[in-house]
Amino acid sequence: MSQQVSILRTKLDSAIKGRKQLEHAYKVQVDYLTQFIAKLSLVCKGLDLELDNRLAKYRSTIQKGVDYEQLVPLLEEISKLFKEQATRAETNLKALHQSVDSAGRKLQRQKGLPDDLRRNLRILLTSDLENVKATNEFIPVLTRLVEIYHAVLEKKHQADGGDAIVESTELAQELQNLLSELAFEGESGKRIDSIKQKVSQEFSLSVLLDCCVEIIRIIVETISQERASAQKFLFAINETLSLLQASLMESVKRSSQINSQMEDLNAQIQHKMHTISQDVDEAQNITTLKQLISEKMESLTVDLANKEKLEQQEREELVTTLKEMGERVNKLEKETEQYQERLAEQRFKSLQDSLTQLPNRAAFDERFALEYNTFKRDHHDLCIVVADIDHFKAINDNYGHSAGDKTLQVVAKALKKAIRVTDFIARFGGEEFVLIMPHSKLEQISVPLEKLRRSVKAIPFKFKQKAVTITISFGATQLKEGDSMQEAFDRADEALYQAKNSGRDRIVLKN
Ligand SMILES: Nc1nc2c(ncn2[C@@H]2O[C@H](COP(=O)(O)OP(=O)(O)OP(=O)(O)O)[C@@H](O)[C@H]2O)c(=O)[nH]1
Repeated sequence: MSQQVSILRTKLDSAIKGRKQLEHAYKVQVDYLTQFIAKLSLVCKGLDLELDNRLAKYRSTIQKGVDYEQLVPLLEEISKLFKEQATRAETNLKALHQSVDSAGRKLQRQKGLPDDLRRNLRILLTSDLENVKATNEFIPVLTRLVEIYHAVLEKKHQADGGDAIVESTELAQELQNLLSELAFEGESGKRIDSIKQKVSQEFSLSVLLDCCVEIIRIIVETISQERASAQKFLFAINETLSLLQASLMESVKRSSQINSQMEDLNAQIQHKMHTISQDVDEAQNITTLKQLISEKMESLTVDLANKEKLEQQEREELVTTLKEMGERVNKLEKETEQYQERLAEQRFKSLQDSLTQLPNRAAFDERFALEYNTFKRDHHDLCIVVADIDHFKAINDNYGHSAGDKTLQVVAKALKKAIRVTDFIARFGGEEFVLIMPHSKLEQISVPLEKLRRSVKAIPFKFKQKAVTITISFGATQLKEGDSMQEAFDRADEALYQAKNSGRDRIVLKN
């Protein structure tokens, strides 16, 4: 009898241990998924804002601990979001389609279009554009559209008489500004750099138009490369998610089957335990009691053995599911790494200041070097200006750092809005901005700088319910023969120093 009790205790102990192992295995599985979703949300960051938010939310929900079964609808929702992402990509394609179409239709409405051009344009807009199914297929259509545009321009030029090359330094400068914001790395980067060089030397409309086509081509190629790799990656994620979901479903189904068997067994054990105590109460003598208990013990031992078998089965199935899921997640991780490598290759070089969205110091250095080289070759007029917000430290100190940040953003926006299209502005660092003003003499820039100074001063800042006026000081110089870049910059900086020392909120020009 005591031997049977001891066997029973051992069985019970092992059942408890088994349960603990099972719980641990569940935890491992949930951790696996949590990790997976965390990685997924990081990799997919930037593809779609809503997707980012939802994945972050899921991640935190899962980390707080949810039931295993609840993961199934969560995964379903994530799959749905991925599908929506693909639909959105299609919508973007449609929008691109529409804008090319409307540009073409505008051109069609031009008067005096030669017949052959009009025919070409009609074919382009009706059949060619209709056949475009992917972003990169826009390249030939756009190229031809620009060619037609070019031909119209030539025609107009001939009609106006004269055969001089039409030049536009203004368009060249605008293109330079656009290019400053477009910095690709790798092969595309080299192509963009050579366009930058070209645009800094040649201003003929026909060259500028060719450059426009080439820029469009680079952008579209890069977008479509990225799109293709993102699409491939999304397909892989979708597939893995579906497989994971199927595994989970299967595992949940099996586990609920085992659970119901387990519940029956538990009820059976409970019932037997109950009848043992009844039998004990009702037993007439010790011999019958011994016999009764011994029988019940034997049957209980069988039940516990069955229970252990069931739990063992559940454990084994869980281990298999875990292994399968592990393999799938590993495969996905490898694809993720490859995708990230590809993205890193195509990544934009960081040339934009994240706080103010203006070009940053690196963009300024690149642009200044380009303008400086053109200045040395062509001896055109070139001014450089350093601007600094007055008493900016006091804004941080009195109203907090975030008020300071907001001030920088608002001032940057006002400056960007007030400069001429051909001027270039960047955030040099802290509360300092730099301007490059090509084709301007020093005596000509007072007026536009005055406009900048006044527009900053007129911003109605309000901190802690108090109206605050913010001013800005400028130091400017014109590049001289023999100047190095550093010498010119230092001279503008000295001028700024003088502006600060003579009362701030002013412009000092230094020859
Ligand atoms: N909020 C915020 N503050 C910044 C940032 N970058 C620099 N600063 C702060 O800008 C302040 C600049 O202060 P100072 O160089 O003493 O000059 P100032 O107070 O503007 O005075 P003057 O230039 O002499 O008129 C420092 O306190 C920096 O910490 C930024 O990105 N955000």
